[in-house]
Amino acid sequence: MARTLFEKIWDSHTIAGEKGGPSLLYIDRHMIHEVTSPQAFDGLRAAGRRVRRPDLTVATIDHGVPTSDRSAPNPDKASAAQIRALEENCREFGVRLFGTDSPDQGIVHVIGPQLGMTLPGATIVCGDSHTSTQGAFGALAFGIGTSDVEHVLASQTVWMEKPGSFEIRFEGELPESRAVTSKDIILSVIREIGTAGGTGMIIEYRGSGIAGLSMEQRMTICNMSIEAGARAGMMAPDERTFEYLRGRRHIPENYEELVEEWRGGLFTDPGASFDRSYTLDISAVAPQVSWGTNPEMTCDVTGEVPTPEEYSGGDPGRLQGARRALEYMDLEPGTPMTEVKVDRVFIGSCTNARLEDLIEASRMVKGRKASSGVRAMVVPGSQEVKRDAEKMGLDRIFTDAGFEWRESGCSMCLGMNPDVLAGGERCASTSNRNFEGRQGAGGRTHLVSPVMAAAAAIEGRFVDVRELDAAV
Ligand SMILES: CC(C)[C@H](C(=O)O)[C@@H](O)C(=O)O
Ligand code: SF4
Repeated sequence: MARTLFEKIWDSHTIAGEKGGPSLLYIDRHMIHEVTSPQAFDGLRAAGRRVRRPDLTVATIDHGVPTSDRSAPNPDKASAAQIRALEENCREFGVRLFGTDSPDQGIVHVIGPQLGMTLPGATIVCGDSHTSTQGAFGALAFGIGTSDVEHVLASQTVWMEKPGSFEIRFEGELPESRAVTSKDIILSVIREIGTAGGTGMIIEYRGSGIAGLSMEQRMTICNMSIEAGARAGMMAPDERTFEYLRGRRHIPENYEELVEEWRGGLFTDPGASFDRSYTLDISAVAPQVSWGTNPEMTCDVTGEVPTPEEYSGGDPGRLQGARRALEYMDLEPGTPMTEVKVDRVFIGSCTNARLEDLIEASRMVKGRKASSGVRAMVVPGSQEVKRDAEKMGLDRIFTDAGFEWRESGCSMCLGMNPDVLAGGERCASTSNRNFEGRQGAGGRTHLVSPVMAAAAAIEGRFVDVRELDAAV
């Protein structure tokens, strides 16, 4: 019978379970970080268990790590305690840790692919929702809760209800100018299907539009599948995927044999069916800016802040949500997005802090200056991204323009470390969530692509980068 990519991986990893009930899945790779692992290790310790497969488990420190001077004590006591616990747990249980001072430290979803630990056809879990990022490689990669982290540590398996399947087709190509990015594609998708559009499903992105997207762009899309409510997002691997991983440090020795296998079967069979389908012409997508407090509350940069009535489509819950969002964001309906001024700019996070993202942002910044009154920071997704960017001189481009160039980590994607917005500050951010208080209590987040964030830093307000792009 014709099967989807997801079903093939699901079937090949199912160890037990009855039809209609949850399945016990074998896990090929378990990634852990400091926030969701301490209790899991405590549970293991209390039960007198060991980590079953330390060789398939890898840890890093990302959420709570300061991105400035790391030799100084971490000013955030709770984060400092979590980091210490992870260090001790990794020592005690024999788990490899890319710690604060490691040359391989970085955001967990950035380092997996970079080190070649993310493989097509694999099951990959982490106690973190954005594990879906790694679905860009044709892996079934999803976030799990802390009790499941303990279960995976102890058994290398996890129980899971079989999710539904959702195909999102991209047709056409992005404009050659590079002013529109995969961030704009995924924000457009979420704007259309809603933050609950993918609830309980695995999204497979397909269609002719995928081939032209770089691995970095694909990761941005899979990363934000979670913001559409999905359990995971994935894409069938192609030659670009295999080339990206070739030569990376942790790929298996028989990599080329595996590539042959993947080429032969790791895709959705013709005629396989999905529970839901949605198609987007990506050539028609404009640069996006979120105006509200969830990623669905987004419009074209050429658009205006909507009225709550327009946004609600007659739904009372949405009406109330939009009213509250506009109040929190301090925005008046009818305001052109290009008149919205920003105080801060954050280029970072597992959505958009890989090398290509920083290259794209630097093209906009080169030879220009950040607007006075805007504090802009660039936070590479990993130490490797940072080193590679520095080799290319990107750090100088940013610092010459008045941007801060920092150490890698989650940083201002969420307020769990010293990088936070002050109450009332407005930020153009390349991250994935714009919830109330996400970047600091009272902070106002607008989600954008790296090139849009860079342009906002320079102009002090949102701009249609398609107009500036000719000058780049
Ligand atoms: C801290 C962690 C559990 C959380 C997640 O699961 O996504 C975080 O990474 C986030 O982005 O909000
Ligand atoms: S960068 Fe943001 S979204 Fe990604 S793992 Fe860290 S906190 Fe979560």
